Amino acid sequence: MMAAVSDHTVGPTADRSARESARVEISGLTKRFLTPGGEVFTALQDVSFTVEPGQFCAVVGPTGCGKSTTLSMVSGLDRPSEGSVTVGGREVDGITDGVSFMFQADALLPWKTVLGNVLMGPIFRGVPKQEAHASARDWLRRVGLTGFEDRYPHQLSGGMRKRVAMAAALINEPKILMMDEPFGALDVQTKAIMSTELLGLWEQIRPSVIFITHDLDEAVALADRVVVMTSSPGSVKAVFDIDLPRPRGSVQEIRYESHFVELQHQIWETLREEVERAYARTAGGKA
Ligand SMILES: Nc1ncnc2c1ncn2[C@@H]1O[C@H](COP(=O)(O)OP(=O)(O)OP(=O)(O)O)[C@@H](O)[C@H]1O
Repeated sequence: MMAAVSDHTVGPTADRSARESARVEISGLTKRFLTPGGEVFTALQDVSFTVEPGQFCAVVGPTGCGKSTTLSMVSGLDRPSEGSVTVGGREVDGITDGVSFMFQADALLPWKTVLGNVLMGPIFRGVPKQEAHASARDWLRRVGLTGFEDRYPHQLSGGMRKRVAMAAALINEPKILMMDEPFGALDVQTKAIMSTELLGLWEQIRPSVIFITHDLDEAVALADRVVVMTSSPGSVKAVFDIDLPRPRGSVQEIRYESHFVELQHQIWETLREEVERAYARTAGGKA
């Protein structure tokens, strides 16, 4: 009789290692820049926090506290001055694999159609053309854009462009999704709709998410964990676990729940001082 061979490429072990590869650990991260005047400016000072596999982590903090700089280090676009970022236990030393992005500005190519924009990821990854087309059409359906495949970005509303960007980011089934104020430019109602849609799609593929926002309501409604940063130089002031049950449903509705209001209030109490300090600094007052 043949001995049973355990296959480590499939099954629970493979699932676990795939999950572990989505853990982001930021440890003692410090980033210094040289200013145009030749002085050293410390943007981040000893930042440490972990995003567990499949966790939705929001990062809030006053303007200029280094939120986007932190994302650059996690994505491998820039290197820390001190400390480290590891993804799946491996130190980030170049562009991180399996990461998708969404920014406030649309990253859509204006000369490509909606379908063409969503197709770019799979084509770039070498997915056969027919399969890539089927997948792109499926993702456009999931974001409610069936029938708009042949439009160009300038022929869409802001919310529709965000849907295309969301499909383009998620079609790659990233293990990590980095979002820098992705809905910041939208009106309040469209933002709430897009946030609810994002939650639904995230629940389907469960990447680890780092979501930067200035909007505390958005952070609490979406996240499992909210990291509050201090004003410049940015460091971690507090981390809040958001124990609101999932699935959360409508982002608009959840805001009226008493526990939501309580969490939002607690986080604002922590953030307020930092926002005031950053404002005083940029307004020329005392920090
Ligand atoms: N390449 C760079 N050279 C010099 N300084 C930089 C550079 N990149 C960022 N900074 C500075 O680092 C600080 C943090 O910038 P960052 O964009 O990370 O902040 P942020 O928290 O994302 O801000 P906001 O909320 O306004 O988008 C700022 O003071 C910024 O001017």
